[in-house]
Amino acid sequence: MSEQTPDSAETQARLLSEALPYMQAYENKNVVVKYGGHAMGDTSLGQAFARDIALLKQSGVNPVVVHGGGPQIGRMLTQMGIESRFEGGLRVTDAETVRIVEMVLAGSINKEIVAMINAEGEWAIGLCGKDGNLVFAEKATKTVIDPDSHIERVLDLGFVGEPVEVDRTLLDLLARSEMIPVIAPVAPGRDGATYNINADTFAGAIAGALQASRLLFLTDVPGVLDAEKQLIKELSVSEAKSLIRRGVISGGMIPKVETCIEALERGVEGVVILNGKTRHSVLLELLTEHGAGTLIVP
Ligand SMILES: Nc1ncnc2c1ncn2[C@@H]1O[C@H](COP(=O)(O)OP(=O)(O)O)[C@@H](O)[C@H]1O
Ligand SMILES: CC(=O)N[C@@H](CCC(=O)OP(=O)(O)O)C(=O)O
Repeated sequence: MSEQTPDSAETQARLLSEALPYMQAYENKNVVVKYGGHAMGDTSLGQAFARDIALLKQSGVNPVVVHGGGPQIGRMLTQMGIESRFEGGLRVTDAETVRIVEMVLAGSINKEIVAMINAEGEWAIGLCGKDGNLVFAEKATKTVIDPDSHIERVLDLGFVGEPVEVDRTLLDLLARSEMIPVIAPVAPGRDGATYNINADTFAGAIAGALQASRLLFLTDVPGVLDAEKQLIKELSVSEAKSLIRRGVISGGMIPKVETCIEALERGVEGVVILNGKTRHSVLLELLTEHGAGTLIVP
């Protein structure tokens, strides 16, 4: 399927008929979809994503969307004359930045996704960790090893948080009421502060709390690539750790794969990294024989 071509009625009908046997396997199961900022393309691609989520719901699956928006936050900060700075893949977030992060994630992007899903005839509800006491965070404690001196350094990332408590009550209520939660990775601390949380980490915590059947990470590459840049269809935890050690997995893919490993340890049944820029990648992954990206297995 081309990235640009809108769906014809035949395409939709074919997808549906091929998908039916797989839909039954996920009936009433929680499927968490992390929609990364790099996976968000043009309006047509966004609509195709929203259609997939709506179709899952209509098929009896409980989709939960956790979204990012790193590039969009970066653009807003640039417009406001604030420079983005990352340490270990995490945005250094001061008091002013966290207000902008919340505005872009929980305000702008969250409502765009909600509106697109609702335009497909569903009831999506936009949330962040603050709503319904869904998630509480603590200030993130990250350390890095200085490459020159090899001395461990504690990073102060400001208002960057790690999810420490997830209360699934509201999510269960929404699932029973046929509503689709769309969640921004911003959460309060017990200290009263607002924290900016990496969206992959946030999605892993939500999927763990829900004991999700599947956790899908939609990004801008086909999945985890090997040293020859070929897609790895299935990757074990020990192979993944070896690829990180060897530097084949690097940059933003490291926290993603580490979150996948943690999610499996927390009882999530299956974790997949796939290309959100391929139209209908969510349906292709869940509802076709061969899937679409890299399946991480224990
Ligand atoms: N082995 C690898 N396979 C695939 N992507 C990799 C690998 N190592 C590093 N990457 C990089 O990781 C990026 C995905 O991470 P990131 O940019 O954080 O995604 P997102 O914004 O979707 O969360 C890819 O675009 C790619 O540049
Ligand atoms: C602490 C931290 O880095 N938070 C991220 C939250 C958004 C995010 O993770 O979005 P993507 O999934 O699109 O990368 C940020 O400020 O960019």
